[in-house]
Amino acid sequence: MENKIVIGTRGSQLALWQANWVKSELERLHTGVTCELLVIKTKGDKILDVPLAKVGGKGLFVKEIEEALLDGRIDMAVHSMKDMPADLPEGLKIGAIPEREDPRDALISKNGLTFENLPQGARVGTSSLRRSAQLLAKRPDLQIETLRGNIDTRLRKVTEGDLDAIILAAAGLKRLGLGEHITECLAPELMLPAVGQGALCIESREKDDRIDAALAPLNHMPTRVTVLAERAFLNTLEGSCQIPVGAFAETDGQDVTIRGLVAEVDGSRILMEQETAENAQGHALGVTVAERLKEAGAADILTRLLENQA
Ligand SMILES: NCc1[nH]cc(CCC(=O)O)c1CC(=O)O
Repeated sequence: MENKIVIGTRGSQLALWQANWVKSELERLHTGVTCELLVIKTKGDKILDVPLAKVGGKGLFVKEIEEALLDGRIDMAVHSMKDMPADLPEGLKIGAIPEREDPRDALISKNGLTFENLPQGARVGTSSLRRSAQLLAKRPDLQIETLRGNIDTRLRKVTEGDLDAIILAAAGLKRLGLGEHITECLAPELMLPAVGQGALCIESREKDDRIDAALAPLNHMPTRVTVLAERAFLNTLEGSCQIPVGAFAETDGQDVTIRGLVAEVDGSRILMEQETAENAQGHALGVTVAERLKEAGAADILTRLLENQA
């Protein structure tokens, strides 16, 4: 009875897979612990027909779950790190960051065509400003189409629908056993991933020794270092608006290297900076690269985007 842990999650296929993975890890690591999932509907699950950029972007998938955590209905929440806003509410923290799945974006195309071989004017589905800006920077001829809904719906747009290709995070497909649909994983040089892509965020209450102890063995230090550097980068750049921004950090165990990107929505300009520092300086590194990008012109791009969204 004392050893029951209630895990809050969204109800999507991927969210349930992730929460069930955390449940089985916790039960495997701690004898006597049993976990129960509580499915919580978020605003992002209710608005499925509008591009996320138009409905307020970040935080859409987490707010209702954080409320449940704050009022004690759940003991922890499992999120995709990518969906986490820069700031957490008072009283909550990132309790654990498990090992990252493949951070790359994946191209799923008709007839197995790679990015290089997509025909002139091909129709590519994505609702992400980050993805479309980077696609258009390399291939201004592509026609970008909005794409929302769950993974199956999205895949059908290629297998049965009229899109030539779509872009999805490789991690989600691999976790759900749908990796065979991937035509090509895009290298970070071509498509810099979203901050935190492929990683999970297990959110918990600030002061909760029981949950801290349960979560401790789930932490993966290299993932924590790199993801926190990426989030420091995001935190330094972001107002509340949706912007074409990406960051990807890697560590060799000693040093961490981060690449950060801000782009013009139409892909006409891609600003990119890269820097390395000791792992312990990961947070400062993320901040530095973001500031350098701002000086290099990202500040202008951000200001203009904010004005257009107001
Ligand atoms: N934006 C939604 C979202 N949030 C997390 C993932 C799955 C991959 C991950 O864990 O980063 C996805 C789907 C996608 O981008 O294809």
